[in-house]
Amino acid sequence: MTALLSVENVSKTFSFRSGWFGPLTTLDALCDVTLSVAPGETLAVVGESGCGKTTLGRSIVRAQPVTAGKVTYRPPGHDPVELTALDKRAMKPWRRDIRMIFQDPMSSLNPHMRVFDIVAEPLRIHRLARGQELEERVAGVLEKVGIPRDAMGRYPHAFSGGQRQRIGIARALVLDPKLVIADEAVSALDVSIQAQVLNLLEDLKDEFGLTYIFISHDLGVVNYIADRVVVMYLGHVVENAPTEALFERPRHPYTEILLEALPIADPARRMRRAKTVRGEIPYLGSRPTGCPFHTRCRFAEDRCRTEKPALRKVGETEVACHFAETLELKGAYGDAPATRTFAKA
Ligand SMILES: Nc1ncnc2c1ncn2[C@@H]1O[C@H](COP(=O)(O)OP(=O)(O)OP(=O)(O)O)[C@@H](O)[C@H]1O
Repeated sequence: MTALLSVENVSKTFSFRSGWFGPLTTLDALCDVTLSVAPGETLAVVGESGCGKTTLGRSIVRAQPVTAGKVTYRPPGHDPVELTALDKRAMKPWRRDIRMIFQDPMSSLNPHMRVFDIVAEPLRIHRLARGQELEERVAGVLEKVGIPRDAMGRYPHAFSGGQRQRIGIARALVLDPKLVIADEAVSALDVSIQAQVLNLLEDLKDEFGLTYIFISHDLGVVNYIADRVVVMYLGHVVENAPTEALFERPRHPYTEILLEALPIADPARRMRRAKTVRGEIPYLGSRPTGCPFHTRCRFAEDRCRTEKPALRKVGETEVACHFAETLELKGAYGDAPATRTFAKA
């Protein structure tokens, strides 16, 4: 199927000085990232803190320019648009189609604005509605996310964390987008509230015909919501697989480590698992040569220290590891189910 959005060989380097006269430091947050999302798909992007997930999301919505590569959006019934080639003005209409939801609704919602104005703002910016029509559209989308019409006059502090996230979702959906990028959208919420918001996102996906890119460090959440998972490490995509394949038969040693970090009850198994995890994430400014993961990999050989593996197809999976065909890695369901489940409300 033709992708709704593709990211091809995207790199992003940040340059900054520590202090006025400090040396110029560069940091490669994204290195040659390639992925795509099909219409109606939920693609999860996972990896530890600092691996470049948010930078990827911000690069897609052009909140910042990329250093290299391109992002192409294929709107239904329209020629493909290379977003990375557009200036701010040319990008504006496509910002309606591609919306972001953020982790912390308290800092992403203006505390001095009423909920009505928060949700109405994108419609006003794009001059899409006013007067009675504006009011109806805002009330309608708020009702869809479970916020009653009579609460529209209140300020964000009057709502709970879960309700504030619902308001953030309403603000994203009010423009009738095609693609929603949810950046750690449920990470700040209690587990029971997470389940409610995840179920809401699932329902809204069907109702609005949405496609999601779901950025998360929580594989339990990802297993619940995603059709496919991209695993990132130090700004690189190391694995891209259908969710079930990833959890049952990981192909990259780093994915195995992530799966091992899923909560398990038995302390003896927990100790056994901990032994297979080596080392800390290197600082991005001192990126290892060869395979980015070799400093922590229990299978690393000389080749891995010098030669960077390309992303290639092994079974249903795309994986960047020289030895992907031969590794026998443990899935999350090895000797006991290790994933969380979220009951339907
Ligand atoms: N504006 C910036 N200037 C300099 N460095 C930045 C900037 N934005 C991000 N970085 C760095 O780029 C790297 C990737 O950051 P990013 O926020 O994309 O990671 P992440 O995977 O989303 O992590 P987290 O889950 O903690 O948000 C980090 O080392 C971060 O410090």
